Amino acid sequence: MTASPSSPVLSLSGLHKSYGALKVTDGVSLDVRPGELHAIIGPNGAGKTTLIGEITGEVALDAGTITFCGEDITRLPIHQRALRGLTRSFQITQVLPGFTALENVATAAQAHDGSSFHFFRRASSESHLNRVALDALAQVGLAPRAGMVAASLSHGEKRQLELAMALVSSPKILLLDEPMAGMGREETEGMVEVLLALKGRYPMVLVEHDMHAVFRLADRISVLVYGRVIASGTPEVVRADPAVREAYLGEEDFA
Ligand SMILES: Nc1ncnc2c1ncn2[C@@H]1O[C@H](COP(=O)(O)OP(=O)(O)OP(=O)(O)O)[C@@H](O)[C@H]1O
Repeated sequence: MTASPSSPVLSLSGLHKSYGALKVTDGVSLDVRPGELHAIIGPNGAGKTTLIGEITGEVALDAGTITFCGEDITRLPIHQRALRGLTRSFQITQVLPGFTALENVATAAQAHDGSSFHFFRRASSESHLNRVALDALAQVGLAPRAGMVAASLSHGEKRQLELAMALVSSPKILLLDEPMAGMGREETEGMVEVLLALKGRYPMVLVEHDMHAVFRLADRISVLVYGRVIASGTPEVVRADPAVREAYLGEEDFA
C-alpha cells in the first residue's frame, strides 16, 4: 500500500498497553501529518515515553495498530522500523566520547550506509561520509565543533550531536524524547532554534516537559493523562481546554 502526499505519515489507532493492573496506554489514537511537529505532553508517568517505545517497537502492544507511510508496522521488529526511516533520538546515548563530533556522525552515517561501503572505495567513501556528517552537524548548529572530541562538548552540544547522528539515518520521521532534558534556558533556546530550522523538513513527534519550547514549536499537541489522550489540537485549542488546565492545575504555563 502506498500513502498519498496528504495522508498521515504515522497513525496510531486504538493502542493499549498494561503492566499488570496499570493501564499505561489506554486507547490512544492519533496521527502525524507530513511536515508536522506533533508534541505529546502530560504529567509525569502519563505514558509518554512508553508511547514512543510502542512506536519504535521497543514496547510490545497489547492491542492496536500502527501505520507508518501507509504500511502496517504493528508487528515489525525495531530494526525493520528503523530501516524504514522511523528514527528515535535522545534518551539513548550512542555518542562515543573519545571520538570527535565529526567522527561520531560519520560513524553513524557509515552504520546506516553499511551495505554500500566497500574497502576498494575506502578513500572516496570516507570523504563522502565526512561531507554527509558535516552537513548534519551544520543542520544542528554544531559545525564549528566538528573537530572537538565528544567528551569535551557541553551537555546541550551532546544533545545536538545525537540529533545530527539521527539525521544521517535518512529519517522519514523523528521521534524526540525530551530533547531539552537537563538543559538550562540558553541551551534550551538553542535547541528550539535548531528544531525550528528542521521543522517542515521532517515530521516530528516531540515529547517534552518544557512548555515554553512545546508551545513555540508544535503545530499540534496531544495531551496524555493516565495513558489517555484527553485533548488534541493546535496549541491555542489545547491551552484553552478546561480538562488540560485541570490536569496542569497550578502550573504557570497554563495559568
Ligand atoms: N516496564 C515497565 N513495567 C512496569 N511499569 C512500567 C514499565 N514502564 C513504565 N511503567 C510505568 O508506566 C507509567 C508510564 O511511564 P512512562 O515512563 O511512559 O511515563 P512518562 O509520561 O514518560 O513519564 P515522565 O514524564 O516522568 O518521563 C509509569 O507509572 C511507569 O512507572
